[in-house]
Amino acid sequence: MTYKVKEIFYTLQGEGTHAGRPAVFCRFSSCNLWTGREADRERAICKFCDTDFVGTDGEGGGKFADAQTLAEAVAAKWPVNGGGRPMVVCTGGEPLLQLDPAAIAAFHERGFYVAVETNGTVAPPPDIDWLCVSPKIGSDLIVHEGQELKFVVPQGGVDPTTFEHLDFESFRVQPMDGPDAAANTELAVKFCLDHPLWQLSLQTHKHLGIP
Ligand SMILES: C[S@@+](CC[C@H](N)C(=O)[O-])C[C@H]1O[C@@H](n2cnc3c(N)ncnc32)[C@H](O)[C@@H]1O
Ligand SMILES: Nc1nc2[nH]cc(C(=O)O)c2c(=O)[nH]1
Ligand code: SF4
Ligand SMILES: [Mg+2]
Repeated sequence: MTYKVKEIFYTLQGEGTHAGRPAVFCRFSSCNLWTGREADRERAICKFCDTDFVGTDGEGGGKFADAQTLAEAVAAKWPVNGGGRPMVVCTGGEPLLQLDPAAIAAFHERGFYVAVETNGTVAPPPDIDWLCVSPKIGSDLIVHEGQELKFVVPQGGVDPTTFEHLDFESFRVQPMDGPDAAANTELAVKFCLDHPLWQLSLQTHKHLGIP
C-alpha cells in the first residue's frame, strides 16, 4: 500500500516516558478527528491539535509506494554507526489509519524499536514496541491497553482518574499547549502531586526549540 507521510525527521522524543531519547519521527498525514484545516477546527472532535499533518510536503515527507521504501527513508535518518537501538516514533495525524504489519515488520528488519502515538480510536496492529494512547474527549476510545496513557489536560472537565482502570504501565498528564499553557501546567503539576500514580509529561522539545 502507499503511505502518505507529512514529514520524517530526526530529533529527541520530547514527551512522555522516552523524553530525551533520540528518535526518527515519521509523521503520517491525515487524522480522523480533525481535517487539519483551521476553518474546521471549531467543529472538529479534537480542537486543540498543535500539529500540521496535512499533505506530504514537509521535510522528508512524501508518498511511499510500499513498506520497504518507507522504512528505508526512516532508516536513512539514523546516524551511521551512531550506536544505540534506533527508535522510530510513528505519529501524525493519526498513524494507525496507515501503519500496518508490513510497515512494522520493515522497521523491525532494520533494527528499529517501534513507538506509536495514537488517539486510541483505531485498533493497533500487533508487534508495536511502545504504544502511547492519548484519549480525546468526544471520541470513541477503543484501545484499552498499551504502555503509556498520556492525557492532555484540561479536557472538558474530565477527571484523568477515569482512565486508571485501563491496562497501561504508565499514566501521564500533559498540559494543553495554547493560550492557557501556564495555567494548564500548574493544574497538571497539582494533579500529579495529588494523584501519585500519575506523572507529568512536558513537551520538552518546545522548551528546547527543537522539532
Ligand atoms: C499531534 S498528536 C498525533 C498522534 C495522535 N493523533 C494523538 O492524538 O495521539 C501527538 C501528541 O500531541 C498531543 N497534543 C496535540 N496537541 C496538543 C496540545 N495543544 N498540547 C499538548 N499536547 C498536544 C496529543 O495528545 C498526542 O499525545
Ligand atoms: N520532539 C518531539 N517529540 C514529540 N513527541 C510526540 C510528538 C508528536 O507530535 O507526536 C513530538 C514532536 O512533534 N516532537
Ligand atoms: S487526534 Fe492527534 S493528530 Fe488528530 S487532531 Fe487530535 S492531536 Fe491532532
Ligand atoms: Mg508534536
